[in-house]
Amino acid sequence: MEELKVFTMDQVSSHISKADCWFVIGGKVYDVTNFLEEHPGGEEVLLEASGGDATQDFESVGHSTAAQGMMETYLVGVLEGFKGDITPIKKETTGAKQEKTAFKEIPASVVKDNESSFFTKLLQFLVPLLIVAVAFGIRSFLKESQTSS
Ligand code: HEM
Repeated sequence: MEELKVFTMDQVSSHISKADCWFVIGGKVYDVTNFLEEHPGGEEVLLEASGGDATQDFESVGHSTAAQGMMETYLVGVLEGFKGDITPIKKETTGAKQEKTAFKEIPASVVKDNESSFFTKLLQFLVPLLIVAVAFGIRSFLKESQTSS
């Protein structure tokens, strides 16, 4: 991965045009010039946020994980003094993959669940029958012992 450059807020604040649009989100610097026309939320909002810290605006929209994944394409650097992880988005992607793997495993457990629920149902049917049979057995035994005495 290409090494990220370190910028000052002053440097970011000079990229505020349609031909050169930057902003900061979470301490990271994004050059979204080529994304302006593609942005589903419109280019106006991005231009308004350009040159500054757009973290709150970005978060208040509640961007999807897909949107967060797209951000990496436009990442050009970090703000001076940034101490965070520079690849949190990558980690999230890995997390999503793990979730998918876990999801793939679900059918096996569903099959297992189905098997156990079959036995549960069989038991639910057999146990009352057994109780009734035992009750009848005791009843007829008692009747017999009454008639014989
Ligand atoms: C690199 C940064 C950004 C990327 C990659 C991005 C990407 C996207 C994407 C993919 C969507 C579609 C909805 C979704 O999937 O969440 C979206 C919607 C939107 N974005 Fe962004 N966005 C970025 C930055 C911003 C910023 C800084 C603002 C505000 C200043 C903003 C405001 C909006 C708005 C208002 C919508 C429309 C939401 C709606 O219609 O419900 N975005 N963005």
